[in-house]
Amino acid sequence: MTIIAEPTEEFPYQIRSFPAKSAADGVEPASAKWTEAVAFGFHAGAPEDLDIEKSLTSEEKDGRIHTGAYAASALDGAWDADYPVATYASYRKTVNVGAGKLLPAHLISAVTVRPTHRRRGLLRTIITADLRRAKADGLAIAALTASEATIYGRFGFGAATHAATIEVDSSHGFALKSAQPGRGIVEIAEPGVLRELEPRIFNRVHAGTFGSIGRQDSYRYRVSGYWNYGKPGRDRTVRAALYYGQDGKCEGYVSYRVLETETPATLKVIDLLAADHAAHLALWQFLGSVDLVQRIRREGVPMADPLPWALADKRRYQVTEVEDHLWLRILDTTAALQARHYWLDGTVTLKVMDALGFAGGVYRLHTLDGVGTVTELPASEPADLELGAAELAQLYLAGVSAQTLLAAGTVGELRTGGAAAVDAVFAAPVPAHSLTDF
Ligand SMILES: CC(=O)SCCNC(=O)CCNC(=O)[C@H](O)C(C)(C)COP(=O)(O)OP(=O)(O)OC[C@H]1O[C@@H](n2cnc3c(N)ncnc32)[C@H](O)[C@@H]1OP(=O)(O)O
Repeated sequence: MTIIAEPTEEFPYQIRSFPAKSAADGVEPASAKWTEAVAFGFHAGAPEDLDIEKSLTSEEKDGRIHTGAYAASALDGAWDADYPVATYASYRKTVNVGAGKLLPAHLISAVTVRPTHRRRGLLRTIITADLRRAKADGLAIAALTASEATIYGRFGFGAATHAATIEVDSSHGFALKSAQPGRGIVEIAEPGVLRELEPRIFNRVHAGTFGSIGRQDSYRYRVSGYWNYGKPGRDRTVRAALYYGQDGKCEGYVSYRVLETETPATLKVIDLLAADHAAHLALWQFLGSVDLVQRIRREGVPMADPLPWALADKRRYQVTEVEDHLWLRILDTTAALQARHYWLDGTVTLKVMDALGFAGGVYRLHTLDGVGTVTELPASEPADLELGAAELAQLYLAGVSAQTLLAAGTVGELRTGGAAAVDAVFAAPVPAHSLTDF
């Protein structure tokens, strides 16, 4: 256990961190209470012991560190002082920064503060200490997915990728433009096979998807319906279909459930992973042939989804929502910029301001043949663009252009044409996309 902060008169909490650990002889009480506090914070039902055990087993595999803030005492009859009033988790995965380059990232999750202890600086204290630790460990970037878009900008996080929710009208089935003979076949499987397949196929997709961030161990249970937070038993409504390539190897899958209670009857995609374009189209061709459903809904769809262009009737495809997805925080500007792949050659100088002191400075980035070289310059050196840490994170994976941020008034040109020069270096052929909720 690590003590992060001791209580003071103004801030009467002890903050401590401990590794997520499943206990052989039942659930360890501190972890059980921590998990209950998280469920409370996200309005989930009170978890059963089996649920807590399963989450801890998965979280231990991810090497998660759990942090809690604890009040010195509790009122008689209220939750006792071993229940944290704030929770926070972090662990490490990689983010795909282009051309298959995987950069280690510090992932943050399970951030809650009890309503009775809110707005007293608990989140600020915990997150700033954690980011400092991540930076000291040599991590160049931190990441999270946010419940609200108003929380994390002040800590230098910016929305780096976006994703869509789509609905496809599947009444009487739908067809793709090309039948794609010889593309491989799709067949139904017992969803439990995804517990092994998900990590294997995800690793391939992760390596090939700009903006993808590593998935936590629990995914393979969630997508197969074998366990989900708050649902420790098997969800028998989950169905699965596998795509087999021409060599007979499984190269993609879709897991889904049919919501017959919705009007019209809707097939909801839980997860769809395809190692290549053929697998993606074949799985959609399969979904288009499922009878007794009139609509297919999928969340977390890439902004440059090829599906509408593949459909025989493009108007069957509707984007019903677009939301920010992956939020990034640059901890080490030189390391993060040098790790990223660049599709264009050029030179640009950024003046970064960072209230937390991690990413600030003047950086000249020179890109050649995909590789970025960064030189940190004295603060007096001229730059093309002046921007904050959050805006640097928004630009990092080309999730938005510098010219758009200039128009939004959130970055400043230090020379005319500076924003266009930044875009000419950062632009990517397809929008970055993350396939992971955490
Ligand atoms: C990665 C994830 O896990 S995302 C999930 C985030 N968690 C949730 O949404 C669960 C419900 N919400 C909560 O538990 C809490 O309200 C939290 C965790 C969002 C904030 O906790 P608090 O301890 O109240 O935050 P803290 O007091 O440290 O506030 C820090 C700053 O953020 C601001 N802030 C905090 N929450 C919000 C919010 N929801 N919207 C806008 N601003 C916010 C505060 O006003 C404060 O601003 P300041 O420093 O400029 O004065």
